[in-house]
Amino acid sequence: ATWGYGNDNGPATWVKSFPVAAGTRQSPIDIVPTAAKCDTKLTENPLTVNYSPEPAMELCNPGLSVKANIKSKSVIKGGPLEGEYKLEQFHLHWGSADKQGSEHTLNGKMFPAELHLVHYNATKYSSFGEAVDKPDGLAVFGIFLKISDKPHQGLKSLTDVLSEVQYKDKSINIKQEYNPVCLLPDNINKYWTYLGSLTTPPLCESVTWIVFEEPIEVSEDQMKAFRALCCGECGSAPIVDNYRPPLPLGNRQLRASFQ
Ligand SMILES: NS(=O)(=O)c1ccco1
Ligand SMILES: [Zn+2]
Repeated sequence: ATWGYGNDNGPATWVKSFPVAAGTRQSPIDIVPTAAKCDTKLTENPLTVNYSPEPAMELCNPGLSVKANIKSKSVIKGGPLEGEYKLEQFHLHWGSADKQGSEHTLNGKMFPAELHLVHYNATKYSSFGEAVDKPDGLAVFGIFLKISDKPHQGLKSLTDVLSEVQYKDKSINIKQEYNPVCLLPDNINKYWTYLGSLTTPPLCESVTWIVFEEPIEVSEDQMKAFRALCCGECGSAPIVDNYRPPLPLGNRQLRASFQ
């Protein structure tokens, strides 16, 4: 039985096949800004993003989300990171309604969706596959999505073609050069960071999470486009509520790059 987000294979069942689900550095978490420690070391060493245009970005439907695979040299460094981390892929988690969908929550509040840009430590490891289960292997940007009356232009190149990857294992190439930097919020200097995990199986405790305070704004129509994606072939259930609820912070320190 493969894992998913239903009653019989959802987050509460994952521990059976992936015991690390009960670990001490699991993700997501509820972000409580007043409990975060402002760390000047984060501001003294600003987070730096050097993303490049992707000539023909591959967009696919793996069945439980929508994912873009990156081939170009797009790297980040600084902030909480030691060394250079290379962008591997990005994907999203979203709800069946605007009241839910994000994985991280902010003072208990869920956003309609959350975008994850997944990077691996290219200074220490030679591939994502090698880095995925190392404690300093991955760095993931978490970006909240909120609803506005205007569509997000950067996401529009993707939401306009989601119908072409409606079914599982479909993939297309986004022709025109796409630079993922268009997906980042304006202010990337305000974020929270903590040591966590992948939020889907295998749930490896290998992620330095960087969750930005500033959401990006998407339209209701763009949310509807995500909700029209299917888990399988024609007639299968829509991909919705593909989020893991928050896990305890435990003894971890949540740090903030800002006051
Ligand atoms: N959702 S996430 O970014 O933690 C992830 C990446 C790969 C598997 O799970
Ligand atoms: Zn994710």
